Amino acid sequence: MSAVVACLLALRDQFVSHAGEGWTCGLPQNGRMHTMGFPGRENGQVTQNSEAREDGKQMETTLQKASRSPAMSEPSSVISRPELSSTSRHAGRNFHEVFQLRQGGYSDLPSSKISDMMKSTSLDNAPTQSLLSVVNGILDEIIERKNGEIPYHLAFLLRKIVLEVERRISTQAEHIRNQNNLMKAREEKYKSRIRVLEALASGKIHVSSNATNGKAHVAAEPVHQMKMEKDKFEEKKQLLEEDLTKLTKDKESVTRMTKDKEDMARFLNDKEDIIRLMKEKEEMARLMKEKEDTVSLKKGKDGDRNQSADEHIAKPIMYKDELISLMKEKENYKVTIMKLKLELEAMKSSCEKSHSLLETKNEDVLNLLKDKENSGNIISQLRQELATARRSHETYIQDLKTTALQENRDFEQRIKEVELKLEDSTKRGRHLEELLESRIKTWERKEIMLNQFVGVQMQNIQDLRLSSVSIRHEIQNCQKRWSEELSGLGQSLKVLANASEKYHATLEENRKLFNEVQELKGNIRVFCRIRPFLCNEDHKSSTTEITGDNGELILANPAKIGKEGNKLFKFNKVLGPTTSQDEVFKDIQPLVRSVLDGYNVCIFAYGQTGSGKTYTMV
Ligand SMILES: Nc1ncnc2c1ncn2[C@@H]1O[C@H](COP(=O)(O)OP(=O)(O)OP(=O)(O)O)[C@@H](O)[C@H]1O
Repeated sequence: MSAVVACLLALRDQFVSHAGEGWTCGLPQNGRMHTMGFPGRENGQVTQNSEAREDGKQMETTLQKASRSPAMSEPSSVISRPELSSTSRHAGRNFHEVFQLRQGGYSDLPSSKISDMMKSTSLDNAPTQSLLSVVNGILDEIIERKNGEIPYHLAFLLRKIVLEVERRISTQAEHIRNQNNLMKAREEKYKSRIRVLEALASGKIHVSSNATNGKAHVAAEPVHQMKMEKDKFEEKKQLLEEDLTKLTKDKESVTRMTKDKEDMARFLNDKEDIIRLMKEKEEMARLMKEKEDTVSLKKGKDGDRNQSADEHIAKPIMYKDELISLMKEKENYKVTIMKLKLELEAMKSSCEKSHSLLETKNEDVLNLLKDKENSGNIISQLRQELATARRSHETYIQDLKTTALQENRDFEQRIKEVELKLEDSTKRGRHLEELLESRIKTWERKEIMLNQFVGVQMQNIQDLRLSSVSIRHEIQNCQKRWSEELSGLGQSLKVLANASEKYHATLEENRKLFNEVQELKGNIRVFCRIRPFLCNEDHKSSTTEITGDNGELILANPAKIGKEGNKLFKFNKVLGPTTSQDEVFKDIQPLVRSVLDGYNVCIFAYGQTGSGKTYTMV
């Protein structure tokens, strides 16, 4: 197709350059005039050349636009699309007439018809078939003629039509491509919807997924909300369970501490027992000391007493040993008591701390237990809500499943329809591509022919240039002659003007005289017309009329005698039964002329019914 455009551009350039060189066309080839001229050449006006140049320029801009456009789809018409649509109906009715070739060849067409065909509205609204038939017709003519002669305006028309057809083909191809893309996008959309619906039906929908348009998204929203609520509830439940485990742990620690407390109390009891024992021991030690003192006093007083007394002495020694050991034990006990006291104090302080901690823990435990009760209530409520929500969710899912199935079926059906349409459109596309290829081939053939035609035309142009020079000389001679003749004509025109003035004066005078004659004939004239007997009338039953000259009429009545039998009447004129309508009009004609001269005239008929008034007037 681009090759055709390039060829047409070259053709245009050649034509325009020739037009710029003062190529007046319409000049004879081989010494004879043919229709190579611009459309207005027939009128003999040289200004048509500028029109042709403008047309050429317009064509140039249109061609440049068409060739620059990548899709070649810009409208070649100067008229905008809305204007076209408004005029398209009217134009649609006329384009058949415009592009119809009634008789003869395209080269024989008048320039007005060609300009009609070249109008952008006609081209835009003409069916492609008609345009192609015109192109074929022109090319056939070129082939038939063999010498390649073709009028220049036909070449222009051919170029315009070729451009229009090319534009249409490119726009159609673009349209088909767009339709294909649209179909694919729709298919993708439907597929994604089906996927969403399937996911919905199986309950595996991910709200964050990208298939979020249309009904699927709307259906996924309540499910998502319910899921969120469920998650929240589970989180709460988990927190409560954690609190519960914490509480149990605290409880265990509290029980452990109470055990420790009990142990501590037991230990304190033991300690008190030990203290009590220590006191008893001290008492015992004191008693032993007193006893020793009393024994030492008795020793001094009774020196010589008997050996039995030695035995008594040996006994306190034994006690002394025991006492020493007891003292040692006592000291040990003292140390341990001190240690125990310290431990006891530490234990007391820790016990107090643990006691206060225990109290706070107890309070916490109580609070936690209350919370637990509350949360238990909340959990039961939430469980109920969850159960109801689950039920509603199940019903909703059921509904969704049914709708999804329905939608699935619908979508499958639609997909089938779309697939069918797609197949159809691809078939159409293939068909159009084939058509396009075949057309490209034909256009290539036509391009070759056009090239040949251009060669021939170039030759013609050379001839035309030569002949144009001779014609120019002829025109100059003619102009000289015409100026001489015009000066002669001016003089004769002056004479004629004088004569016409005289003629008008005479005419006026004549008119006046004529009307005077009419007045002289009589301002009031009475004519009598006697109509002939009609077929159904009895000739004998009527009176006899005798017309005299000078407008006299005598009526004879045989039934009466004397003067009564013959009565004389006088009129301006009497028209007998044989008088024709033309004769009657000859008498009226001068009055008609007076009316045209501006005089008032009245003509009326009088007589009895059926006497012939209407007949005469009409
Ligand atoms: N000069 C004539 N030659 C032949 N036929 C005539 C002539 N005059 C009248 N007639 C015929 O006589 C008949 C009556 O004529 P017409 O209708 O003109 O009469 P009229 O006076 O206009 O009647 P009315 O007063 O009823 O309108 C028509 O059929 C017409 O053709």
